[in-house]
Formats: sequence, C-alpha cells, structure tokens
Amino acid sequence: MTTVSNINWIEAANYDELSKIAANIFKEELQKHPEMVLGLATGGTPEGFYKELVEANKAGEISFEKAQSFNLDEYVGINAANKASYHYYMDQQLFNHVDMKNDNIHLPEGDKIDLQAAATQYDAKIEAAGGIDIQLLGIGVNGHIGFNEPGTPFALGTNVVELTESTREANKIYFSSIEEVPTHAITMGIQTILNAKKVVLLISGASKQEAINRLRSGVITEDFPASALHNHSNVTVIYTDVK
Ligand SMILES: N[C@@H]1[C@@H](O)[C@H](O)[C@@H](COP(=O)(O)O)O[C@@H]1O
Repeated sequence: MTTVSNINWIEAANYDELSKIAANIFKEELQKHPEMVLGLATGGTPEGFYKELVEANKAGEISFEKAQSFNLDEYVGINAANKASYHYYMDQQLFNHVDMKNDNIHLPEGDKIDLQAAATQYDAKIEAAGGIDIQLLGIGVNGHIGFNEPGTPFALGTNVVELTESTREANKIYFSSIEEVPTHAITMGIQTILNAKKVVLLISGASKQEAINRLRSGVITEDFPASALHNHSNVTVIYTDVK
C-alpha cells in the first residue's frame, strides 16, 4: 500500500549538522515545556546529538530537571553495569553529564525475571507520564526501529523480541564476541512509537542509503518496520550520507 506521507525530510550537509538540527528540535521543546517526556534512542547515530544536549545543559541553555525520559529498548539478560547495555550507553552519553533526576530516567528492564510483565508495565509508565512528547529514533539497515525487526505487527506495544542474526552481527562491535551478544531484547513496540506526539528519525551514513530509499518510496509494509512512520502525522527525518 502506498499513501501520501506527512514525513518532513531534512537533508543535513554532514553528521555534525544532522546532530545540531536534531538537538535544536529537542532544545526548543525543553525550553518551551521543561517537563517534557523525551523518548530516547541508542546506537552510533545519536552520539553527536547527545553531545549537543550535554553542551547546551552545561551552558545553561536547557535544563532536564523537570523532564522525564523513556528509552526505546534494552538487551535481555544484561544490566546497567554491563558496558554493552543501553543503560550504560545512556549514562555515558547523557545521564552522567546532565541535571536529569534518576527517578525520571526509564529504560526497559531486560534483567527482570518476568520480562513480559516488565514490558507491559513499561507502556503503563509511559502512559502515566502523559505520553512521549518527542521520540528520537535511529534505523537499522533492514529498516528496524527500536528492536522491531521486519515482520513485526505494527499493533504491538512494548514486548520481548528475538534479535535477527544480522542485527546481532551489526551490534557485535559493542561485545567481545558474537556469542556474548544477547539473543533477545525488550523494545517499545511500533504502536508505542506511533503513540509519541512527534518522532525524529536520524539516518546517517552510506550503509543506510537503501533504508532511506525504501522509506521514501512510501510503501507501507511490516517487512520494513520504519514504514509504519507513514501512519504518523508528525515525523521529521534528518539524514545525511556524509559522515
Ligand atoms: N536497537 C538499536 C536501534 O535503536 C538503532 O537505531 C540501530 C542502529 O544503530 P546505529 O545508529 O549504530 O546504526 O541499532 C540498534 O539495533
């Protein structure tokens, strides 16, 4: 199915500019609405974005004191002390350097025994916080968003997923061997992502060109999870192929 998409495409001259444009969107929202609920993402792509937010916080341009955050996903079976966990990544990239309160920081809990209950409670917590104001996203080469792999029903909320071999391969650089890469993760579902009031997707690098082309084609299919974003009315994609 093809549809008329509302996606707003912004081409950045390079990675630095992409990071600044994305950070400015969040900075403006934080300035207008200091108690905003941020939806955050991990991966290599948002690192520059987090640097911009840390600098702006240090310079007193923005404050996270009243803000809350919900991360997209987390591996199953490892905790925040593990350097490959998304919790550790977030501490290093953002939380250790800004004035956000620990109680206002939320990530899916991949170290819980009852993972399905943890997933369901996560959606309830997002709802209780009033929903996500702006959700940041990256994209996998196969079009995954969060850890929603091709074939994921768009109607799912936060859930436990099995990672594909290609995703485990792509993420093995953060582990000492492929055997250590978890086989499962907890991820916000596509429906959770679509419930955010606004979505900002960052796409950087030549390896993502095919994903850009597929998203631009406007075809909506569960084989390409990011295509669900065509069903949302407020999506900005910031992209560059210049690292
Ligand atoms: N779960 C994360 C995704 O949320 C992220 O978007 C993707 C791309 O990461 P990168 O930005 O490093 O290419 O990697 C992981 O699979």
